[in-house]
Amino acid sequence: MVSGESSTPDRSGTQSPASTDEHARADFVVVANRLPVDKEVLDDGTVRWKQSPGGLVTALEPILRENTGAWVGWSGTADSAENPEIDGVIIRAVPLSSQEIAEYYEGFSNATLWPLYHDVIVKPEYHREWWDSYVEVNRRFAEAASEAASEGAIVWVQDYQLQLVPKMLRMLRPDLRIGFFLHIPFPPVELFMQLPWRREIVEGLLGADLIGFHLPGGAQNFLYLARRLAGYSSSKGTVGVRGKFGVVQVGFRTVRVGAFPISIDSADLDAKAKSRTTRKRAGDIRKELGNPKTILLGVDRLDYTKGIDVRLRALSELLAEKRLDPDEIAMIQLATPSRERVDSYKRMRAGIEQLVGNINGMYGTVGHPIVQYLHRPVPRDELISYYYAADVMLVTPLRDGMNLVAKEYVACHSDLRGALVLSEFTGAAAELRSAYIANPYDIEGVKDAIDAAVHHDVDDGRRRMRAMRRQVMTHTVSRWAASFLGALQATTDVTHSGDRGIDIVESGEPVNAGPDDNPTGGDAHEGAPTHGDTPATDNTPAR
Ligand SMILES: O=P(O)(O)OC[C@H]1O[C@H](O[C@H]2O[C@H](CO)[C@@H](O)[C@H](O)[C@H]2O)[C@H](O)[C@@H](O)[C@@H]1O
Ligand SMILES: Cc1cn([C@@H]2O[C@H](COP(=O)(O)OP(=O)(O)O)[C@@H](O)[C@H]2O)c(=O)[nH]c1=O
Repeated sequence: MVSGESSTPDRSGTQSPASTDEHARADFVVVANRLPVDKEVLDDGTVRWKQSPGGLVTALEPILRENTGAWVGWSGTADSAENPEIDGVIIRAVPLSSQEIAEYYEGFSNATLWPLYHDVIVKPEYHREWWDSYVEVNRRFAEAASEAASEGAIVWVQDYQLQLVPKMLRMLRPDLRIGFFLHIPFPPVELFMQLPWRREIVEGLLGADLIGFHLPGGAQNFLYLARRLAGYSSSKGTVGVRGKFGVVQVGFRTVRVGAFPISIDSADLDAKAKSRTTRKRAGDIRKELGNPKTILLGVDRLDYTKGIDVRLRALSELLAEKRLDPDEIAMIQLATPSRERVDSYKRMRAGIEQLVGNINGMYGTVGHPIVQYLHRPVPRDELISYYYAADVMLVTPLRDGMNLVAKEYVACHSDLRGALVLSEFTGAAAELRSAYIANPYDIEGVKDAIDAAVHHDVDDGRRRMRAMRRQVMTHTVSRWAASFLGALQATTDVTHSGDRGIDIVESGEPVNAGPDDNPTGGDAHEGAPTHGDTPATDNTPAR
């Protein structure tokens, strides 16, 4: 391990209003739109910072602490420049003004790139002032990363909000080893070509040494675009999962391009779902719902990509056709508020709430609505109880980079009970082949999948859950981080002859898939047909 240059951090807890040394430098720097901490103001006015519960933070936290790590990101509120010290991690906040939030975050990131990269489910908007703001904010993130990184450090840039950072950072600091990971789908070539600033985005990403996507198809689309838009020579062979990388030759630099499907902290969820508290709460949830025979569950950010309307329409038709009995089922839809000032999100919310109202009006009774709809974030422990209580999990996105919810549901079912209905247009569908897979654009297909999941044979259900658990329990988020960072450390380039290297900590041991596991037959990425991002070939751009 290489030691950093910062002062010894306080590892006693996760809260501290103290700021870290603004000159501290780190050997491992994560750059993401969001900081890994949430600010909490207590009743007495005291400020506390808590680690956010997300999988990325969980995966990277041991590596950050082991190597003197820093995290560069935005606090989520306007004009906030506080740099709290969190459990040994240097925090570097990038303040955003209200105008930048409107133009860089809500505008270019979430009303241009997000719909463009998600199959143009809603029409992307192209505004030059949004682009200008995106360039300016990316520059500030690159400068903050440059200031946080020690000589030869490893810097890992995350996601679509920061695609220009790798090139900007390389120009500031050629000594760094830079990785980039895209958490959302990389679009088919024809759609990407709509973007007025398409070449700048491709060039921006090519500042990295390693570019990671969830699926091989996304990597291959990118390799094609690097050739076609930027004129670099790039490999044409098939990209594999966690290996068999593509390459782009950028002058003297070789940029690697690969697929690294993200996962979850499977062991933690598995353990929590087995706890007495979870099981008791799950029992209470069933009672509160009037002890229905089947609980169906949806868990999503309220986003038009998630296909919440798809599952509600399917449910409504199944009830109308009497394929589902309203006296036997209850559905819970948890919908966290998300990007609420973006117009397309406002419209979608109204549509979904109307569908919920229609179903309850038609098929519910007083005191027993069919759909219980919560429009607020649900704490992690409560969420795990919902997962454990649910007999059928509904995951029906029109397009989704991965969908961690699907994996979390599987991790919570060591009892091998439960069934997963899964859209084929999620990254998760490439791994969880034993789910009830459906095309969300085919309403009859979705209805059949829900019907089959609700009425599944117990032995077949156990076989499916066991296979999915074998995949989820062995492919953890720490393994994801370790495979990406291992590949990044292995990149060879003359500019990196003197760099530091970091210790990659893969936390947690794989746990058993279920009470009656056998050692073969898990669902897997390798060898399975990939869905989601569609591969492009040189002459045949994807779709
Ligand atoms: O930061 P927000 O605007 O509130 O949005 C939340 C995050 O949403 C996106 O998640 C994606 O990443 C997941 C993990 O790789 C993946 O499973 C999912 O399919 C994606 O949609 C987004 O990519 C993040 O940057 C946002 O922070
Ligand atoms: C609704 C809800 C969700 N969570 C947690 O959020 C993430 C969602 O990840 P996913 O990949 O499925 O999708 P996006 O990143 O949102 O696009 C997952 O870890 C959920 O457990 C939560 O904690 N609380 C909630 O209410």
